[in-house]
Amino acid sequence: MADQYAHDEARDEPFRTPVIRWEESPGGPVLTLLDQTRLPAEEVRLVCADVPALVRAIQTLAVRGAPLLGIAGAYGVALAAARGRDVEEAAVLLERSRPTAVNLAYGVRLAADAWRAAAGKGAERAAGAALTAARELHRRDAEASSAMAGHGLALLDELLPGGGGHRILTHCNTGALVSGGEGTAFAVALAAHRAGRLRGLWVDETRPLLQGARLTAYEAARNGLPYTLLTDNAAGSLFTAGEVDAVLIGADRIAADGSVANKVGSYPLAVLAKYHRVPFVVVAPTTTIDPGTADGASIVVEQRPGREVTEPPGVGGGLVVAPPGTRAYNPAFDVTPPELVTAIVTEEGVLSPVTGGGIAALCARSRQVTIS
Ligand SMILES: CSC[C@@H](O)[C@@H](O)C(=O)COP(=O)(O)O
Repeated sequence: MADQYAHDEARDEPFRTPVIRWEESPGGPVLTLLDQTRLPAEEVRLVCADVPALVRAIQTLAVRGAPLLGIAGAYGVALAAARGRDVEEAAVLLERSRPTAVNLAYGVRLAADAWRAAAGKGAERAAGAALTAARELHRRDAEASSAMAGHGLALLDELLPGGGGHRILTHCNTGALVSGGEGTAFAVALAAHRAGRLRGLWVDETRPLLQGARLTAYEAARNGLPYTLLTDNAAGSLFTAGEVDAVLIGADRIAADGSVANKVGSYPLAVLAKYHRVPFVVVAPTTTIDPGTADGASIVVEQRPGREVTEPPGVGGGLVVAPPGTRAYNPAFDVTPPELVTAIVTEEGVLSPVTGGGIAALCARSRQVTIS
C-alpha cells in the first residue's frame, strides 16, 4: 500500500499573501489575512480595517486554527486601540467570536491587559503596548512551533523505533496556516520529512469544511511531503490494514484533566488508535492548555450552522447534498478523554495527559494570562 502515497515535487515558495500581518496604510493600520476559505483555489488577501471585519473573518473561518486565532485576537485588540475604538468592547466581541479555542481568549486578554496597564500613559502609548503584546505573541508562537517540531519528532522516533519511516495520520489543518511558525502536528510531520523519516502522511479530508483536503493537502504539496488524502470514514480501514504508525493532531483547548478538544472527528480516531494500539499524540503550545477548564465536560463545543453539512461550501460551491429542510448536527469539535491520549507535545516538552496536575502546574508556570 506504500505506493498509494502521492509523491509531489517540492514547491517551496512561501504563500503569496502573509497568513497574518499588521500593516500601515494611508487610512490607518490594518490587519492583513490570507483568506483560508478560498484555498486551495487562490491565495487572496483579506484586509480587516476594524474589529467587526475581523470578527467576520474569524466566524467564517477565513482565519482559523487555535494558535492563529490567538494571534489574530491580540492584533484585533491592537487594531481597536490604534483606531481609537472602544477597546473593552472590541475585546469582548473578539473573545466571543468563537468559543472553543482557548488561544483566542488568551491572545485577546494578553493584548487587552497590556493596553490597560499602559492606559495611564496616553492613548498612543497604550495602543503601542497592545501591538507590542500581539507581536510578541506572534513571535513566541513561531518559536513554540519549532520547539514542538523537535520534541514531537524525538517522541515519534522513541515510540516508533523501526527504521522504515513513520506513517502518520492527521486530521484538520495544523500547519503554517494556523500559526506564527510551521504549526503544531503538521510541523512534526514536516520535521520528520526533512529528517528523511516520514514514509507517508495520511490526510483526513475533515468534513464538513474540508480543512484537511483544502488546507493540509495544500501545505503538504507545497512542502513536497508524501501524502494521501482519505475521506474521514476511511480511517478505520487504514488501521485494519496496519498502515498507521501514529496519529498526530492539534488541539483547540486542553482541560486541566488532560481532555483534548479538537476538530470533530478527532475522538473517533483516538478510539481507533487505542483499539489498534497505535500512539495518539496531541501537539499544542502551552497557550492551548487551560487550567481554568477542569475537565472535558466543561469545554464549550461550538455548534456551527447545519447548512455547512447540507450545502458544504468547499464542495463545488452551491452543491446541495441533502433534501431541502434536512436538519444537520454540526459540532465543530469533539473532546477526547485523557486516557486515550498517549502524549501531549508542547514547546516545553512532552506531557502525559494522565498527570492532569502536571498540566495545570505547567500552565501556571508558563502563562502570563489566566483564562478562567
Ligand atoms: C494547531 S491547530 C489545532 C486546531 O485548532 C485544529 O486542529 C482545529 O481543530 C481547527 O479548527 P477550525 O474550526 O478550522 O478553526
